[in-house]
Amino acid sequence: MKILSAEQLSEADKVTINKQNITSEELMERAATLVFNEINNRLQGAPIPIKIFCGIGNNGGDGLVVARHLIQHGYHVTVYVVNYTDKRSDDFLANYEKLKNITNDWPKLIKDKGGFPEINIGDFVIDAIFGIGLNRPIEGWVADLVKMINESQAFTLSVDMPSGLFADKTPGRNTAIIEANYTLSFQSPKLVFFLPETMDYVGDLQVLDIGLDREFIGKAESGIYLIEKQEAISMYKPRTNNSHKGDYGNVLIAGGSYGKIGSVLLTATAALRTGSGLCTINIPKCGYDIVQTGLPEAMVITDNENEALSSFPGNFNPDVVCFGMGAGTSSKTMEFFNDFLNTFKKPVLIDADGINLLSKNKELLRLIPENSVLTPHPGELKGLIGEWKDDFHKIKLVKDFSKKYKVIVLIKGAHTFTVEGDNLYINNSGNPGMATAGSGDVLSGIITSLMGQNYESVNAAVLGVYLHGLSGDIAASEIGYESVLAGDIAKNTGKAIRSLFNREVKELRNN
Ligand SMILES: NC(=O)C1=CN([C@@H]2O[C@H](COP(=O)(O)OP(=O)(O)OC[C@H]3O[C@@H](n4cnc5c(N)ncnc54)[C@H](OP(=O)(O)O)[C@@H]3O)[C@@H](O)[C@H]2O)[C@@H](O)CC1
Ligand SMILES: [K+]
Repeated sequence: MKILSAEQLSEADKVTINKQNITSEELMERAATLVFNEINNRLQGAPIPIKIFCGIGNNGGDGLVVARHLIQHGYHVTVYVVNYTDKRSDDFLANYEKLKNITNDWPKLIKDKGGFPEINIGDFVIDAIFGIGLNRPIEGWVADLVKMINESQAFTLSVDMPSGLFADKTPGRNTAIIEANYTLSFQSPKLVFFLPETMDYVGDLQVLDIGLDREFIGKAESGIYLIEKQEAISMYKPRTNNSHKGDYGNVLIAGGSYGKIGSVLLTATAALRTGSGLCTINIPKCGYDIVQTGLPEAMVITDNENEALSSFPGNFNPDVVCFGMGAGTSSKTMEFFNDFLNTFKKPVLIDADGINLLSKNKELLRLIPENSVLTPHPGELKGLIGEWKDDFHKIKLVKDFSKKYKVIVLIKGAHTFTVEGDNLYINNSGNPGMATAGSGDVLSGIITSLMGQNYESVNAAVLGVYLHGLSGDIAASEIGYESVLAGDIAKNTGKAIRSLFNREVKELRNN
């Protein structure tokens, strides 16, 4: 799904009104009625106190429409107009009149702290104070009201966006922002919903298709995409019956050092579980027995050194090489890396200590083959691009880096971003159980495997991150967040792929 900016959404609003020959009030009615439907489906007529806080712009107008429908359906509703100015929007005013016509219980105007109502933990709060029109931080008594709503701990549902969040930039420190439990957002999720600094304000997210003009959305240049099941399916390449292991890639996984051989095993397991035809592991001698015992399906090339890699096996020509996990950053391994980058010219995947070695010797960056994938965790990323001021600055630095070296870079997090030049792919699978040792090693194996199976590097990264998250979701649903081991994520990649097509084991047997 494409993620649009606030500016694009406002433009889409205008185009839609024009092309569908409707009024903006009708579009508001359509959008807010969908919000009402969602609430009604969940509350099923429950007689709980509903307190709706409406701003005076169109977000507030949405709140008034929702209020009207809830009242007409017999809910216990109190409407508050957060009257921070008298510059009310036309559609707000139209809906204000409509609301007055159906109830004697007119909206209560809040003009200062004296007008704050009591909010109890059992109330259901609807936040329709600000949406995409917010253009400066919330201040004064409105900020106090936002804090009071947050402190009440009442279940809070935000319309379009939690009030106080900007769609396309970082809020300042300590600004007032609604901490929503649930956000019903119109047409397109907003970029800030997925960033580490702002995602917690959103709660559970649902995007409502309010029927904005498809052609406009299709053509809008956003460069930001949310990756979900549909996108994963469109990237997946099915196997053909008439194929053999040579068709699915020969991958080389190089890494490991004394005490960290397990990392390579995890990566190689993930690569094979994601479908690699052949997998060779390049490790220092000390890992030989461990790897051959742990993963008999893989072949092994040992280094001359016992405890760390020191020279790249140049007489071997795999389809793709993945380097770095558990490798350490000794001078011997730096020699290996140098040797490797001077020898191997197809796209590679560089992870963990491979990234650390790049940070130690930035001259090597120029040697990385075009379309390679770099998978740093946040600490490793800092080594590559330096400190960032906020999430948007981080994205800019990574885009610049990606363009300069023509590589694909991951920004790992609860929503991992894959950055290719100016394009951002935001992953929407995965769960907190995946914050566990070795999880990144598994991800590298999955992506490397897809690269070896002839996926374009960017697709390998985007689909790989998605499948990694989905495998983690399957593992967590079976054994719980706390118990997920990296190996469980690797083990479930097959189920993850199968689940894209909703296939159960039985169905597969019949195919
Ligand atoms: N896109 C679509 O297709 C559809 C969009 N719809 C809805 O419209 C919403 C956007 O509505 P909107 O543009 O009226 O903006 P909104 O967020 O209500 O507030 C703007 C007002 O706040 C003011 N203001 C700003 N910052 C402030 C501050 N810190 N402190 C105080 N004031 C501040 C600003 O005035 P200013 O003072 O800057 O002149 C302005 O008066 C959108 O989120 C969605 O809910 C749907 O109805 C239908 C389809
Ligand atoms: K809102």
